[in-house]
Amino acid sequence: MLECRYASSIYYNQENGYTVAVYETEENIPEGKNGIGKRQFVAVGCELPRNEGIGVSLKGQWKESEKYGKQYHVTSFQIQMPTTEEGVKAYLSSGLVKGIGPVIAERVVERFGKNTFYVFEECPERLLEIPGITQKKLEQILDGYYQSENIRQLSIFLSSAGVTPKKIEKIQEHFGHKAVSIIKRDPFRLCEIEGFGFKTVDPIARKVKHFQADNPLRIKAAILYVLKEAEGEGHLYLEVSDILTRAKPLLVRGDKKGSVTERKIRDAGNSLIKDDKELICSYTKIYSKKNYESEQKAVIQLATLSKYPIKRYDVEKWISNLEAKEHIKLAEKQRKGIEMVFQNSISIITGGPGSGKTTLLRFIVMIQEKLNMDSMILLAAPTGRARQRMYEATGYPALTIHKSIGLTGAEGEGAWNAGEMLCDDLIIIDECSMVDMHLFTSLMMKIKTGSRIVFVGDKDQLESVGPGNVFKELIDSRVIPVTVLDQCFRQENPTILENAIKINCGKQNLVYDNSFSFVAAHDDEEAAKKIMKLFDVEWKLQGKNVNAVQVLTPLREDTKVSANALNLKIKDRINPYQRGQQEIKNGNKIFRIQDKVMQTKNEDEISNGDIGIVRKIGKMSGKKYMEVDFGEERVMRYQEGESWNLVHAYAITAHKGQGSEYPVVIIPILSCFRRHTLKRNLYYTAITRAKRKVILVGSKQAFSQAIRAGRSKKRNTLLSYRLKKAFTEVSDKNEAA
Ligand SMILES: Nc1ncnc2c1ncn2[C@@H]1O[C@H](COP(=O)(O)OP(=O)(O)OP(=O)(O)O)[C@@H](O)[C@H]1O
Repeated sequence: MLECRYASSIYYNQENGYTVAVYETEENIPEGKNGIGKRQFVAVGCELPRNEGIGVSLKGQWKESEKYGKQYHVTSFQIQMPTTEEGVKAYLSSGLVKGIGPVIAERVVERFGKNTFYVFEECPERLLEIPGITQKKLEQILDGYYQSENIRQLSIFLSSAGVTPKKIEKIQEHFGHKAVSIIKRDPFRLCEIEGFGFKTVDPIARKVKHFQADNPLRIKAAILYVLKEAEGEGHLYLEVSDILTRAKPLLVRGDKKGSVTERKIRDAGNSLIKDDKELICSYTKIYSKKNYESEQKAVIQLATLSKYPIKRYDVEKWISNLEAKEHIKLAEKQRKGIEMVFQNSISIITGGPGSGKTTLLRFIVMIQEKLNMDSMILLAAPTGRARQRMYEATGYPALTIHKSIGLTGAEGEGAWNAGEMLCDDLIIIDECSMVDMHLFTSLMMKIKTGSRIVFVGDKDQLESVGPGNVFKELIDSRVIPVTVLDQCFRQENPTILENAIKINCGKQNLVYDNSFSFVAAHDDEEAAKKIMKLFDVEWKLQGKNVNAVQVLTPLREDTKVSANALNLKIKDRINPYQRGQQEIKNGNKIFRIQDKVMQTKNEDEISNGDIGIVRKIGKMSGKKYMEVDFGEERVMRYQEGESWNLVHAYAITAHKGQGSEYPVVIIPILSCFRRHTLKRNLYYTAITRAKRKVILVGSKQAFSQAIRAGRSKKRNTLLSYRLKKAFTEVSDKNEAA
């Protein structure tokens, strides 16, 4: 340990916390280079403390390089509690304790001297004796003090295990003031925090608690981790045999002590079911409690809603009237689809692109209004873009599902109780293939009996990002009436739709013309260059309308054709820096006026996936801000120094593009994608987003592999099975009555 004090900063990377700073010490240190004196040295590490006047102990090693001379590479550090009055003053005003500045620090130390920390701990109300500290201020100061003390304690406890200060802050945020005692008891509780998987936590636990390999807490953590990982792949449950296969390699440890046998994993699993009640075993399938409840609640609610005797309407006359008014002759299936909706409480309309789903949706809304002028109608979709399209297509206001049921990002996914019950007569949910099990259940729990519900979507598109395969399972259950629209009405650019249909059926004989082309590229580097140039050409052809051209890629990161990598390239090509132009930085991203951006989290006005344009960069009270126009009079302000849920949006993932349409779509396809993404429904989804032109860039061989590969792997869900069972029980009961 090297006792020292921070002197000055040389480099600090906001994104990853990498710090290079000068420290002063009284200890003997090897002589350095670059003008650093006898008492000073350069330290490098992650999130090193840069608060003036406070004492720190750094642990690490000296390393020497030709370029930088001798530097101290820090592996862990601790902040020391000061013992002198000067030290206490410096500590309090260093910025470590939020809510206290130099003036208050001075007054507090003048009054309480060396006993200051005793006052904070034992009789904090005495701080009210200090001029300027009101009751409210006192609460703020104490919050800051306890938080910093907590972080200090956590650092002492965890930094030797290699936990970085950023992670320590996350732990403190999650567990609050009990963090140390919770982790001391069961370090695997760290797995509850996002970004702390079993593989990260296991070595920490081993270091801080010397767990044996077969400690039940460790095995339980591995089982829960395996289930969480499976949820990330879309599964709601795992078979016991799958859990064993996945957990065993995680639990193997180099040492011989306490080997983890299959019996021990089974015992820990049973205890998670019986004692901890964290897992549920249903038909030999192992669910997390949350996933099980989500699936069950949805089934019970669907059965209840569908059994409710809802008024049936004969709408033939209305359909004919509207056909005349709208100058359109509906196909037989379309007519039947509308009739189905008004004969049932719950129904499903599915079909590919251009099959007339939106047309039906419009007819249904108009008929509902004819039936009852005062009808309450809810149109909702899973993303901001899909909602916007629904609104544009029907002229009827539409909401995101989150917004309609009062869920904001802050309330979490399982907040079934947030918001009021929906009291709409007609509820139409579009783009249902994007709805995962948790969102679906949250929505269903908000619907009252007596509402008429219509689920609309394309069952062949990508599955939801979250777990489950709700839309397809609803259709497969055959307990809810379904209309399949299988005729394509769209006249313009038939090649795109014909090819999409072929891809969906696994056919390789695609047609290439002006509206559907393929540009060869050998690797991701070449593909990225070509995509950038194509974007530039197409953007100009579209009158420099940046929203008219969209790159849809399978990957958010990794490879040079990921959304992150392409955004950097395309942004600099079509919106390059010009002298004197304003820019604003957030993390490692630089934004300029006219940049195309995407919100990545639901917030009050703006939904995850909403696309906007940077309109203004300004300065207020010494801080820069940026204004983004998201359309529909929604302008959001982003302040420098705060964390933004915003990325560039020249290139986005195919998942994010679902529910949107663009005149021109550019899609990379390379054999290096093979493992995760060469699947038919991903390319079907991306291609069907294009209205005028599709340009695929990469390898035709990879493309034909994707078409051959079929849909993504089957997801573990019992929704359809449970629905069949629940509906049979309901009808049996009805018959008996
Ligand atoms: N019966 C019909 N006769 C002629 N044209 C029709 C008919 N039904 C729909 N159309 C037209 O076909 C086009 C596609 O219909 P619509 O937008 O309703 O399909 P969609 O399934 O919602 O497509 P997408 O999912 O791609 O948005 C529209 O221009 C619509 O006016």
